[in-house]
Amino acid sequence: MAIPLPAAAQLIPLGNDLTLLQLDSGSFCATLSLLGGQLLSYQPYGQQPWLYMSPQALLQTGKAIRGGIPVCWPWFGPHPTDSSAPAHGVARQQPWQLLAVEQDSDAFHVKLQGPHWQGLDVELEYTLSDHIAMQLHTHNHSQQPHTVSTALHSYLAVSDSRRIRLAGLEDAVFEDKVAARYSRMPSAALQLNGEFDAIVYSEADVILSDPGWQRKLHISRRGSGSVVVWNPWQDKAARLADLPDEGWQDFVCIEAANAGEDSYTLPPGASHTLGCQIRAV
Ligand SMILES: O=P(O)(O)OC[C@H]1O[C@H](O)[C@H](O)[C@@H](O)[C@@H]1O
Repeated sequence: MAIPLPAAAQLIPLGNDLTLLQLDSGSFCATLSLLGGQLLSYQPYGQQPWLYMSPQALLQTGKAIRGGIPVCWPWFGPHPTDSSAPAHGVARQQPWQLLAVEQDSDAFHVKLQGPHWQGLDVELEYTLSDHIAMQLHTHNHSQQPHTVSTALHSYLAVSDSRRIRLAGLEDAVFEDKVAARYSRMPSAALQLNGEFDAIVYSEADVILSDPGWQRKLHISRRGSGSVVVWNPWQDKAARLADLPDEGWQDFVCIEAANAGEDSYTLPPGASHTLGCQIRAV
């Protein structure tokens, strides 16, 4: 059933299960995809985009969209026991249902319901205004406990990934997925100089400083004891068919997560909310 839309919101059907929701408040514009329930773009007028979208991204049911904020749910990374299951879960490749779109002054509130998975339900609430706020609610309707891992896999657009700094995670323990060992983050702000893929165990806020665009984005989380930081760098980017060879220079992923040892077990009837806010400071 069609839901009422504010005048500044528009649904754009692209066929084959693909529908985009375009929002334009007059001070920012944003696009959501019902495939994946995923924010594809967000850009305050007069600013560089906040989110990176690969020009080679595939928009196809059953595939993940390389860019924006894919939702990894109900597992992050490879499935713990089933190697034939898709990486990062089922939510980012399946259609979501739009439940509500509301506008009050300069803010849009969007609610979506994701695919059901073995007794687990997922809903995502966005508030888009001068910042991005997301709440991912997972509920266990089944009679068994379920272990869940998730991430809001933000591809944050940057002027040059070699020049940015990430502050806030100093000295935190992290799982280094490139070296396959545990390690500690540097004592100073992190500057990337090669492939980086880490589950960092911390609840601290992260500040991404981009000197090229003279921008600082502040990422805060709720219900999240881990943050994933990822950049594939040159060699891995060349192996990703849906990313241009030089695309790694244009983003860093800073993902509000419940990943690795920060996965959680939901008893029957229980719920969990993972929240993330991204704002310019
Ligand atoms: O290529 P994808 O399945 O979208 O995953 C992209 C990346 O996501 C996360 O950041 C993981 O930590 C990485 O190991 C993975 O390479």
